[in-house]
Amino acid sequence: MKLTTALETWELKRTFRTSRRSFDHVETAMVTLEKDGAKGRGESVGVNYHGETARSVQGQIEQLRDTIETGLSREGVQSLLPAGGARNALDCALWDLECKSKAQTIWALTGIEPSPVTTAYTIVIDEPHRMYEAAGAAPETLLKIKVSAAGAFDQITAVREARPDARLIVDGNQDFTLEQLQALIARIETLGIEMIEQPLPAGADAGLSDYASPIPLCADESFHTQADIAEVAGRYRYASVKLEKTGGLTNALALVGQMQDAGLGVMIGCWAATSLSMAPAFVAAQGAAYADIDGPLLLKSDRADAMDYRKGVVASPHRRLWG
Ligand SMILES: CC(C)C[C@H](N)C(=O)N[C@@H](CCOc1cc(O)cc2c1C(=O)N[C@@H]2C)C(=O)O
Ligand SMILES: [Mg+2]
Repeated sequence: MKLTTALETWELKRTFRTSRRSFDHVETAMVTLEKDGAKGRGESVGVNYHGETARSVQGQIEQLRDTIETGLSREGVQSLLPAGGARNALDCALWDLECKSKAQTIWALTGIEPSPVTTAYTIVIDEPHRMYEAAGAAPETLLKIKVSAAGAFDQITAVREARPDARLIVDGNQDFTLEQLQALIARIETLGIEMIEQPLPAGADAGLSDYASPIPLCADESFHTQADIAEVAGRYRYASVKLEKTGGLTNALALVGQMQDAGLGVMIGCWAATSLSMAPAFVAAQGAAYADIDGPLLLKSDRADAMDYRKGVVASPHRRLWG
């Protein structure tokens, strides 16, 4: 098996701000695996809040070059690497390689029936009047509002005023205390917010187990793998599965099944990345309560054979892209 890795830089359409930082571009790590004339590709950006970057993902994979080139299976990669960005890139490349080698689609290999997916579209943190403009200009019907604890009410109100028709979810990216969250919810209860993602910091969200939030809550930074299901199910109604966190599609599919058994609703999320990252996420998103796979919509340009997004509805990926 031949391994190739590449770091790529993608400019964002506009500055992306969370409650903590801002970015004008993102880096991705691409992995290509070739065997007997067939090629499979996978992409990762890494779990940023665990210190992973596209560069560290590439470095982790390069360190395993000999082992990988000697021959790596999807079963093998689960024990070779821990859950994280490097395993995700390899696992997705191995799925793609298997599809290409067997001349079968990802749907045939997984036994999943593909349907178009409605994704959330992210309105990034900005002055409320700019968030009003961005929401008003967005053709999507499900909007995810990034908020800061200090500005959340004005940010949410601006988006709701611009889009009385839209379904709205909110992402706090760990910026709130429980008291701030309760005060916000009391003010926005009539604004038709469907869900609030990760209001409190991971590691400081135990208080949620005694709080019956009138707006459903979704874990993101508090939720990674199977080990988190029991604790998170006692604190949140939903949890965000990202393939970077699960270490690939193989474990994401297993995790989704286990979450459903535990009564934990599924959101499939993403980082800002190209369609090559979204294609396997699209597979995991089949049947999920929420999909948040708008990564490429934030980029100035995407890969060849990009995923097709129309008014927030994503079509099944082309086989030339992945799967
Ligand atoms: C920008 C994403 C495509 C929007 C997506 N809908 C989303 O909200 N994703 C995540 C992660 C947010 O993205 C972050 C956060 C951060 O602190 C740093 C970065 C990113 C990112 O995508 N690139 C940089 C590294 C979510 O919170 O749900
Ligand atoms: Mg989030």
